[in-house]
Amino acid sequence: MVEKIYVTYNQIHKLCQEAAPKILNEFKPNLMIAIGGGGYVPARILRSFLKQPGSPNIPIQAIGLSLYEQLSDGGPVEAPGTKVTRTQWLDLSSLEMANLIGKHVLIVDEVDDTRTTLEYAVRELEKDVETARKEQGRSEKTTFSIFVLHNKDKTKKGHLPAEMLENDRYIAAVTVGDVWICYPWEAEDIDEHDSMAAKQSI
Ligand SMILES: O=P(O)(O)OC[C@H]1O[C@H](OP(=O)(O)OP(=O)(O)O)[C@H](O)[C@@H]1O
Ligand SMILES: Nc1nc2[nH]cnc2c(=O)[nH]1
Repeated sequence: MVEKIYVTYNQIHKLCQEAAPKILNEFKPNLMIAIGGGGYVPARILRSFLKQPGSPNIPIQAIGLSLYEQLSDGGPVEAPGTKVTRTQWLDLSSLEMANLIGKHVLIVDEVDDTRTTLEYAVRELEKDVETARKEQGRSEKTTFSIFVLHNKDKTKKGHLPAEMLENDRYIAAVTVGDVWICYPWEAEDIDEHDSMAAKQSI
């Protein structure tokens, strides 16, 4: 059976707090893109810790991505394919996309498991920003960085740009094994969830 790890709101708050100085110093984000639904709460917590006196809050944009396992149709046994579906995206025709040009964009999600979702998000955002940049005849470079609460140390199906990893533009607050992480926002009984978390030694 897959081991479960229970994570509390309190722990998540502190993981965001601890990561904030490095994010501020190294990424200097102008805006965040939260991958819904799991990226919303960490992005919101992080926003408070990224706030600089005298500067406005860093805006949070949202995209919705869902991972669907494609079931095999009875042929030779294959590892199930995975397909990411957009449930929400930035409005390509509006200022939303133009706003990203030349910015330091921090992509936020709660967990990097097979990396399929993050690969999709980075690839598609880079592509759309490049299209907008060309359309507007602009030359500024947009940089993407990633923050996740948990990275699973496992063979990844998805891949991130080598340049992003080489330049340390990926931060995972915690690296875990191939376990199942139970997040508080998924809990039906938050008191029971918290007591499960308290019983764990990590
Ligand atoms: O690294 P991966 O294997 O791609 O998995 C990680 C993704 O899976 C979960 O999303 P899910 O599709 O379950 O949607 P949710 O965030 O709305 O729960 C999670 O929020 C990540 O976005
Ligand atoms: N809640 C939850 N969602 C996931 N999506 C991919 N991996 C995980 C995980 O460990 N926990």
